[in-house]
Amino acid sequence: EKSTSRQSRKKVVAVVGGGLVGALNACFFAKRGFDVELFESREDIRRAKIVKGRSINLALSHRGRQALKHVGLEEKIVAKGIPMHARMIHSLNGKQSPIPYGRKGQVSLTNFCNIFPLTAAETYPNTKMNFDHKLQDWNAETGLMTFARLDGSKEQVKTDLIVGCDGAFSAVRKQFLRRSRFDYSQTYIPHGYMELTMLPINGEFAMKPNYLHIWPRNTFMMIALPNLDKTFTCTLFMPFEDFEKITTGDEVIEFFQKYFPDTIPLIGADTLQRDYFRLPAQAMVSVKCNPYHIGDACVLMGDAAHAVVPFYGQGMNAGFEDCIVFDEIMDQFNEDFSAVLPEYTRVRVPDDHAIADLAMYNYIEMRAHVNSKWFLFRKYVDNILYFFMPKTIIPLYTMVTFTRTRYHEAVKRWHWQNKVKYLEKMCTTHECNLILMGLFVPLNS
Ligand SMILES: Cc1cc2nc3c(=O)[nH]c(=O)nc-3n(C[C@H](O)[C@H](O)[C@H](O)COP(=O)(O)OP(=O)(O)OC[C@H]3O[C@@H](n4cnc5c(N)ncnc54)[C@H](O)[C@@H]3O)c2cc1C
Ligand SMILES: Cc1cnn(-c2ccc(OCc3ccccc3)c(C(=O)O)c2)c1-c1ccc(Cl)c(F)c1
Repeated sequence: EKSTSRQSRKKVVAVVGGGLVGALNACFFAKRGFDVELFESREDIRRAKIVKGRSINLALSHRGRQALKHVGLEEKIVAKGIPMHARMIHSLNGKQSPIPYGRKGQVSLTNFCNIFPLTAAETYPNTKMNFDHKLQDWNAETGLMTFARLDGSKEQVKTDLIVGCDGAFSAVRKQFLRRSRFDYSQTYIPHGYMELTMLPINGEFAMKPNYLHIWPRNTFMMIALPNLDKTFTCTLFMPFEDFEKITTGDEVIEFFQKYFPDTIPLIGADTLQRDYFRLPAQAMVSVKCNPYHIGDACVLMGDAAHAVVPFYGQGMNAGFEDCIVFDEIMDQFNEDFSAVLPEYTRVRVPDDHAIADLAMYNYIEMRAHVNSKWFLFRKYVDNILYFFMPKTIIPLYTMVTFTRTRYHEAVKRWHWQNKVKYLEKMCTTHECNLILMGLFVPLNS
């Protein structure tokens, strides 16, 4: 007879937050045969009239691709993305210098252009998408969630597991903050970011498309990623106090003339002045917390668990990797949430804290030291050492971006390599530098 006991009926998983990580998680749980209820506060952005938020512009790399591959999305998404095989470093004098990410065609970042995971989640018969459902509160003892609707009504839902994927300002995480022994820290950095669009010129990309374009100017940095519609999305990173100093169109042009002169003809002075004042600069916050779970009832993933500053291009990749790590632990512990959740915290917290630290380290290093010359020098040295000692000196950026080396292991190895590479710092003699550059083999070696 039909058993209604909790053990045998299909378990219901609530995924709160229909962003990138929530949508991908819905696929992971649905693929396992759970009934998935996805709750998203916004309306369905795929049906929204305005295009805003429809196409995003993020660098997808190995970790994220492996997660997408697990639910059969990798090929579709990579086909719709644009591969970036190298950085293109823009110097103040307008010179562009490419530095490959690895051997030709071997590794690349992909510009992730579409919100596929939502559509993919919908294709599973055992998923239900609930848009216009904003989580207001939930009870950690009973698991009962209260959602607010735009028409002011409320809806209460109870499921077997709550997966909090509701981003950096997570409502799910609010309940964690009220509990004992929950560690939480958030740090806003003094920089803000602003997105500017670089339109095609005569129907063609304004710059070479298969590159991550970077203008490193110490405190000021800009990047540009290509889009399928032949535009580039430029992201300007600058301290809020510098954004605030620029209040007129002329001051915008004056600023770009001084720091990013080659972009004025590419973006266009009018577009630049209009786009600059369209939206205010946005803040960037770094959030770390521990544990990621409560009992067998709730687990946090993605930015809800670990928002990172975007100076490593890893936020989404780390969130996507959360999904695979959780899934692997579900296999190890036979989907027993009371064992899976604590193990997920034990395994994943060190890694997500490590990438949060690495991203913050990159930010501090880039704003302090990195102009075009320094960027080029550092990456040449990395690539040459890697070429001559591929098993010994793997650039940190390569480990983080192009492998699934656990983030905290990458940091440990990087510290070890720095001991080996301390020559780079101590080196003063010409000969010593040549050894480093692999151009000179000491006679007594
Ligand atoms: C400038 C910038 C550049 C970046 N570049 C990169 C990059 O190149 N590569 C990369 O990997 N990452 C990058 N990131 C990071 C990446 O954008 C995030 O890590 C990623 O979007 C996090 O996804 P998420 O699904 O966890 O959270 P979000 O994308 O924030 O999604 C959260 C979802 O939950 C919904 N929600 C929120 N509150 C509630 C509620 N109470 N109830 C119901 N739903 C709710 C929201 O509407 C949203 O849809 C960048 C970030 C920034 C800011
Ligand atoms: C979106 C995305 C994807 N990856 N990266 C990234 C980040 C840092 C990098 O090196 C740091 C470094 C260079 C030189 C010396 C020390 C450190 C490299 C690299 O090695 O190419 C690539 C970004 C990104 C995001 C924001 C800014 Cl501001 C930016 F410039 C790039």
